[in-house]
Amino acid sequence: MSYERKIINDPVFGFINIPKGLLYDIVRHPLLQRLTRIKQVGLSSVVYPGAQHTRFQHSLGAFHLMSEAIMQLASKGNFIFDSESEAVQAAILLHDIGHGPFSHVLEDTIVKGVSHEEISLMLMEQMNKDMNGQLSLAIQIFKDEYPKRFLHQLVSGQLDMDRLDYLRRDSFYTGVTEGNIGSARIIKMLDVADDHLVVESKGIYSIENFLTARRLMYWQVYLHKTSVAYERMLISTLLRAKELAPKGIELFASPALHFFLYNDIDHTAFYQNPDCLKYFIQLDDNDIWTALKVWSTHSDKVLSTLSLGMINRDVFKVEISSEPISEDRKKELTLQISQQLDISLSEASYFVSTPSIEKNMYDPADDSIDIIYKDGTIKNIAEASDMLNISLLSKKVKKYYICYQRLHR
Ligand SMILES: Nc1nc2c(ncn2[C@H]2C[C@H](O)[C@@H](COP(=O)(O)OP(=O)(O)OP(=O)(O)O)O2)c(=O)[nH]1
Repeated sequence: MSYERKIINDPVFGFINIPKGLLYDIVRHPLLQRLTRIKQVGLSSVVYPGAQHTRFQHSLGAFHLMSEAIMQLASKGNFIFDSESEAVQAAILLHDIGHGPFSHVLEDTIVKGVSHEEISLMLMEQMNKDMNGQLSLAIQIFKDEYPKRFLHQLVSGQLDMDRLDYLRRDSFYTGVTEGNIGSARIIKMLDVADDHLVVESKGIYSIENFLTARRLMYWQVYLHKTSVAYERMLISTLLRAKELAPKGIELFASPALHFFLYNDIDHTAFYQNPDCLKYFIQLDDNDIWTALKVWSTHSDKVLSTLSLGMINRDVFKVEISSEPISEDRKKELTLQISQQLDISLSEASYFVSTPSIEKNMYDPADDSIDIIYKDGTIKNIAEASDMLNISLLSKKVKKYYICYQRLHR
């Protein structure tokens, strides 16, 4: 690997070194630069105005942690070839290139049923062709097809460099300090046994802290009720635009957004029609915000009211319940909104949304976090931890939301 490097100053980790050559070529690549125009936590800035950081910053941070992790593992006698080290660093730099603007929102509206992981992989394969196969090993690791499985776990697992970076970074930019984690200590405690990642037993408390911090960040930041309501408004807006488009109603849109509004793209179409990927990589947060600004004066009342609400942060009101929201409550609200806005019941339904969100913070059945003791015994964190009630963290928590247009008395 080259010793010449670029140094980038990052507010979370300080100076990040990027070796010139393949890794720096990836950082400069238009597909990575596109991530400078996509916010990491979508619409969370509606609650935490500082959360303006991008997927690009996150990718660099995760890359930095990956470099530290590789150094630590090598210093403990785990043999890692330079080619493997470069490939796993390339894989983490590229892991998020498939994100669209407001990723989860888009997955529910204009690019239905295609996950960002699938798109990341499609794009990596496309880049690999352009780069004469230099990414083949990175792709093998990303797909979990490489025998040293710990390399894949560092990119995508319960304790991957993705999570270690985003928890620290999102906590820094939101100001939610309880979400911070000791990433440096966790990395120092990492080791490998039978090609799998393990954590030295001294690191148990840092892992407990990591799991509780993640739980806190999910409920207090990512799934904060106001940010869920704002997301639902955006979903309703895009769905309304998609309903108007095939009726021939003119909608302002960038060429990329226009393609997704005027064509119904499902999973099969995404894989079969090369235009989908071509237009997808032209999309970023700006396409959506610009459309919303213009739509806020559209003659369609539903589209303009929702768009104006998005632009002016006039967020849906929201209530949370541990029980499903009754159909009667939904009908009653829809009726009131239809009367107040003087629109039909079907139009008013865009102003009422009842999502439910289910999340568990640790799934031992998935890819466990394994603790290794001095005598070589390995235990899953769920068994190893004496303090933390992991069974509670593994339990799925489900919350029901009702989000609706505020009614003026
Ligand atoms: N505002 C908002 N942000 C979210 C939501 N879900 C995830 N995020 C943010 C929090 C993190 O910065 C990042 C983590 O999710 P990603 O989709 O990037 O990755 P992934 O699904 O691999 O994360 P995971 O492995 O489940 O922890 O995205 C959401 O529903 N709303």
